[in-house]
Amino acid sequence: MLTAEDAAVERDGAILLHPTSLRLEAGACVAVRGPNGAGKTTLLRVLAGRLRPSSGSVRLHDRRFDERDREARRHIAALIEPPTLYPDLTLRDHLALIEAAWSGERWASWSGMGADALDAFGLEPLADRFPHELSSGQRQLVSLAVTCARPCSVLLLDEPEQRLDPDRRALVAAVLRRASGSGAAVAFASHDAELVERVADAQLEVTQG
Ligand SMILES: Nc1ncnc2c1ncn2[C@@H]1O[C@H](COP(=O)(O)OP(=O)(O)OP(=O)(O)O)[C@@H](O)[C@H]1O
Repeated sequence: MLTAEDAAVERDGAILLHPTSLRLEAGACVAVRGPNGAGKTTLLRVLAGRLRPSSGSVRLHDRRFDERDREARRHIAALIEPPTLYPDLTLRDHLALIEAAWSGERWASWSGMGADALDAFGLEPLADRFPHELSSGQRQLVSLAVTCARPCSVLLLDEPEQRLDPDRRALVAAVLRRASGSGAAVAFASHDAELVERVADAQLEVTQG
């Protein structure tokens, strides 16, 4: 479904990502591993179409794409940087906004969680709060919820475990299993060996060369 072939990124003579290949199929759950600075985030940006590789290629359904490509955006949900949240909308409002934006889409492998995302990430008791009324871990859960609420065929997450306690990490594991079990192709970068062990069916080691 989503493939990278020797995708590499170079900027001003520095190598951000060495040539990396990946074949991400529907229902797969791949953990992207590697030390700090290895290029995991860069790889996710390339896979999401947010960064053009300097060499090699990335294809979705055998077609080159970038983030301006509406068709690709319909398929790929990615949490790489924290999403924009609206200061005067509650968490429930944010979920309603996502649902309105993507409603009626029937093409995705995974229909997404819709408003259930709040419950799945343990946010239901906070549903009427504004974003500025949250702790940093709760904010991370909101970022995950708005990403997993929408339908998608490919789910890309950069260190979904960041700022989360063990119980919340278990919620993340459950959602990742649900997404891949429902047919989404999932790739996530992680430094959490336990999360990787729980959900990944394959690992890709990104190296600094
Ligand atoms: N905008 C940039 N300009 C130049 N170099 C960059 C830029 N962004 C990242 N880099 C470099 O690219 C390399 C890969 O960074 P990247 O964020 O992809 O690593 P990572 O594997 O996700 O690291 P971490 O585990 O610390 O999150 C690093 O050496 C980093 O310093």
